[in-house]
Amino acid sequence: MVRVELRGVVKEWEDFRLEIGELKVRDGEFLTLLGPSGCGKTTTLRMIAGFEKPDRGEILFDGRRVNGLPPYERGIGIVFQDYALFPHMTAFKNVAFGLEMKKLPKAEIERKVRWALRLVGLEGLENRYPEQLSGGQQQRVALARALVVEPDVLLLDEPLSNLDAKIRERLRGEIKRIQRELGITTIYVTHDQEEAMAVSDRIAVMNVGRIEQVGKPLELYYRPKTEFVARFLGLSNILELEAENGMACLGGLCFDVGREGKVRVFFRPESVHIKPGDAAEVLDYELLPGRIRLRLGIGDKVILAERFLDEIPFDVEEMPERVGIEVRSFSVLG
Ligand SMILES: Nc1ncnc2c1ncn2[C@@H]1O[C@H](COP(=O)(O)OP(=O)(O)OP(=O)(O)O)[C@@H](O)[C@H]1O
Repeated sequence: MVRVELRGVVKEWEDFRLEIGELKVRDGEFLTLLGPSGCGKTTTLRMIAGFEKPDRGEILFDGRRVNGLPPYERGIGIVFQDYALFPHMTAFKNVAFGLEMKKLPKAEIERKVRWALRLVGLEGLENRYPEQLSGGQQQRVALARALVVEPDVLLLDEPLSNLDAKIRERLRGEIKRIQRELGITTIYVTHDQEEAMAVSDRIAVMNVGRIEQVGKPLELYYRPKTEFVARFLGLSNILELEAENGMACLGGLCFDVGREGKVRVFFRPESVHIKPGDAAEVLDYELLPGRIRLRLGIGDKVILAERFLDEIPFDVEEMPERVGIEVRSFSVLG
């Protein structure tokens, strides 16, 4: 079932045009809008939330057009990058606020707030004020506040960007756990590809006001359709080759591309396996924790290979000048 849908949505400012032909977020799905700064992720999320109106097109929740509905009538919970907590209220009060506005009975508020605080791992800290909490804890309060009203859709706009690396990793794991536990449809905005890969069921990669590709993390990572998606998700080898009889070759390295003429063959450095041989020249290499990244010359091109140290058939100290290579998976860019 499709929970949230964008159809032919256009939003324009003088110097920016956002256009989303189609985006469907399924019930219970964790979908991430991923892209560089200024590509339109936040604007897309704000239109879904109802803070911003599209100039054209439709936004549907459960098949119902919501263009005219204000945020509080859309059944959403939202978490922002800067937490946006009320500084003069305790954690408990911050979480209770929405329920108090709805005038729920006190006992029910108490029960729900305790449930939400437990869910985000903040039991025992309910009487602290925001300034007495760490950034990570404040963001947990914001998450509890978004979830306490039991929204149908959870929206998160760069929720981890203000936190340092360790906390960021821990909290992203918890956001994923909570999302699974509740089965809540979630739309998450980030510019961090690793974060997107770690939490998402599907990712929509955005580039200057458009969605380039939507897919599962590994599908995007190993089979990107465009150079932009390939490069945004990680280190890439992209070779412009001329195919003949369905094969595109470089030195002794051949790819079965199944077409003729100019092609762009893509593969990740970790798809390049190293073996004894002389197909490629070792130009240089770099050691990473437990791994090695090699720059290899083949024909008139340079490619990157990355392997765990125990996967290469020789001692790093005695790296040969030439090695054999095998590319185990590749795709052809459109
Ligand atoms: N209210 C506005 N008025 C005019 N231009 C705007 C407005 N809001 C956003 N923009 C422009 O729209 C573009 C997309 O902004 P948006 O915040 O959606 O991008 P983003 O991908 O979320 O980037 P970031 O990661 O930096 O937040 C930017 O060029 C921005 O300047």
